[in-house]
Amino acid sequence: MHVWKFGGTSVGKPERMHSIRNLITADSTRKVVVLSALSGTTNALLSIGESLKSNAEEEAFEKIEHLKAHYDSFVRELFNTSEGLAAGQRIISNEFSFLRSLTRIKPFTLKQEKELVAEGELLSTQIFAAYLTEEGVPSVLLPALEFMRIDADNEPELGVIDQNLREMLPPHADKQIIVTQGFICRNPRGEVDNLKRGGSDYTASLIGGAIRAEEIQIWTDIDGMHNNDPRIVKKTFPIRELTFDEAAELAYFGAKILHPSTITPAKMRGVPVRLKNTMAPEAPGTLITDKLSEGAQNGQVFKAIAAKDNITALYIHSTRMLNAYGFLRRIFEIFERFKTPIDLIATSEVSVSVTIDNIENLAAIQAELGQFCEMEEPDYDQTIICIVGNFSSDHPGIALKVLKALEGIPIRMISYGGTEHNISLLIHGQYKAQALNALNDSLFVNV
Ligand SMILES: Nc1ncnc2c1ncn2[C@@H]1O[C@H](COP(=O)(O)OP(=O)(O)OP(=O)(O)O)[C@@H](O)[C@H]1O
Ligand SMILES: N[C@@H](CC(=O)O)C(=O)O
Repeated sequence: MHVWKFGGTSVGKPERMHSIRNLITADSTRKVVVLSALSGTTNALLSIGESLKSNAEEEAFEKIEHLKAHYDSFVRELFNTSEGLAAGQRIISNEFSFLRSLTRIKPFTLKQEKELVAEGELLSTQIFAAYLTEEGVPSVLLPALEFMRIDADNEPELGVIDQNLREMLPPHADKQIIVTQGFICRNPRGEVDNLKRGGSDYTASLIGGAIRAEEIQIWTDIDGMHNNDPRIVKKTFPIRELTFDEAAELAYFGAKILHPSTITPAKMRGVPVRLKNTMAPEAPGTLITDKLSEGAQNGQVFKAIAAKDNITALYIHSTRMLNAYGFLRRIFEIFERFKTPIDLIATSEVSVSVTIDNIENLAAIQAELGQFCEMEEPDYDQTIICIVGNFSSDHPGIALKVLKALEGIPIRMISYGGTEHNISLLIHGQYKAQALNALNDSLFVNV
């Protein structure tokens, strides 16, 4: 069985839904089809939530009606029969009644916001399932809210998801296509929750891992993972093969094509992930597996570059660190207690610099560190540039090449040697585009 995920841009227009139907029925493999919300919908729903949080009820109503008009015309174009259209209109009527009912709940809390934002995937999947029924495709809609669970730390409950799918899939053995929602789940209180922005990719790999799929395919609007951010750099190209570790680094450090957690469940269960383009299905895309094929290991040193924004750098000093053991543990324990992951680390005998992207508990972390260290003012708005490749010790001059490309750009931190496939640097966010372009020119174009 395969798991295929289609993102917002791939379902965002009626003609795209037509193409997806053709794609998923073109071969005989049984598939779980995970859908995102139609492009723009999640943002529109969040904006309705903002109006409701600030008690601008009229404004929220207008936004709801504006969104409904979009769905009304979407189903008019999508369905071919009057029965199909009536089914589509019923779905819209139900879901938008629910949206209107949320405007009456005071105060509008995070719980309601999560119910509101879940409507995007509930709408797209119900409409698509109704369209498949109209087209006579043997299919069923499996509600993600009945099997996708997270724990109190917002981590997926893998055992529960496995067990739920083991029970829920067999009754549909006669169905070629199983449609489900990306992104949405339930939390330990049984409330509607989600896997964070872009989380539909993560849903697909959680399902793929749970059912030991033959392959997980992430269908989007580009022909695979590119060697650099195509929104910022002109001359980028698709990478045909990546290892799970390389792809995880790139996704974590900002390659928006993949949600940062997507690789973990696939890697755990050894399920290959293929990135494909809905607009050019014949393009090979990117295959992500445990090991590169012989042909792909062509001695290429630099493979790809990604960038992660909104990073904060903390500078921690103490002369008590000199020759002391257990000091770093004391520092890291504080970050652990405040559930704040550290990305980059640089150390000297008397200082440690770290970067974080979650500053929710920054004041408390600084206060605790301040009890036994001196803290410099943090640097905000920093960007991590991550370069992925084959940097084994028998390849000399790699760091030199990277640093030369970045000549003229102030570098705050460098991390090299943590693995054989990553160099990460910290720069101010204002230099991000310049750095990505300069690295692209030196490492890929003018080689
Ligand atoms: N290194 C990269 N390689 C390929 N695409 C990248 C890269 N970095 C950023 N992107 C951007 O990622 C976009 C695709 O991801 P995006 O999340 O928008 O997809 P989606 O199919 O709309 O999924 P969803 O609706 O689930 O978010 C591409 O259009 C591209 O601009
Ligand atoms: N609809 C959600 C999840 C996703 O598209 O993957 C978002 O826009 O973030």
